[in-house]
Amino acid sequence: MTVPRRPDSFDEELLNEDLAEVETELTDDQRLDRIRGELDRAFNLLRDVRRGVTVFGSARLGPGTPEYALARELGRRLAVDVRATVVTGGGPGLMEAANRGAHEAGGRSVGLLIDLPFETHSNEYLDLAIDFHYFFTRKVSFVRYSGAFVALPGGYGTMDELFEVLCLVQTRKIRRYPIVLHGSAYWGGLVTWLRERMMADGLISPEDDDLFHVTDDLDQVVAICNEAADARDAGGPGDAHGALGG
Ligand SMILES: C/C(=C\CNc1ncnc2c1ncn2[C@@H]1O[C@H](COP(=O)(O)O)[C@@H](O)[C@H]1O)CO
Repeated sequence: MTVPRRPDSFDEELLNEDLAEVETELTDDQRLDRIRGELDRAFNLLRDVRRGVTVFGSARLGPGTPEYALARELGRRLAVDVRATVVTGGGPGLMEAANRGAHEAGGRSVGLLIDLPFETHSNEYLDLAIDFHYFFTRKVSFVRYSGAFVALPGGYGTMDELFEVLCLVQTRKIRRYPIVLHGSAYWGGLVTWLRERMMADGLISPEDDDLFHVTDDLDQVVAICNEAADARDAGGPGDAHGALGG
């Protein structure tokens, strides 16, 4: 007979409690309380975020890479020229670079950290760091407190976040938030595939091609994020995060 082991993560406890090898720790009510608690804490801590711009990007491209230098400059420009709160996953690599650029420029720098089963560290350039156990509660928080998204080169994590936002906009679950893919050399192959395979096969519509911008021009990224932040300041859903919305 299998002796059940303790779940390795909150996710395994939630998603794999039906497996004989994984011990059932909680009832569904307790699981829902845990999820609610995570969202509750994030909502409270992020309540006063204004002009949020989320930057997604690789955990693996560290200092010394051109991408890191670019992401650091992006963070600086967002802080200075957009007066943005720069939000990232709070980890190493391009997340660190964007937070660093914002922090060094005197801007506000936020990290929504994810608890992973392997050793990882938050970067040292955060004014506010919030820990999440679940990717899904964390993704809700990225979207709720941002008016624009910038995706830098990255792997599965970046793709997950990018396509979450694209899908929300495509299905009109949320209004049109600008989504900028910075780095045409990196994103070009994916965009070609989206057009020549996904769109050609009819799996996305021609107008879905307009849901994101691809650019190498930081001035354009800044202009797009500024416009989005101004629009949100002028009465977008960001207004509801304080006393009005609760
Ligand atoms: C892999 C390593 C550390 C991972 N630490 C992370 N900390 C915070 N956020 C992360 C981490 N890893 C992935 N993310 C999220 O996904 C995106 C980056 O993932 P990618 O696969 O590297 O593209 C990023 O936007 C984060 O939100 C140590 O090497």
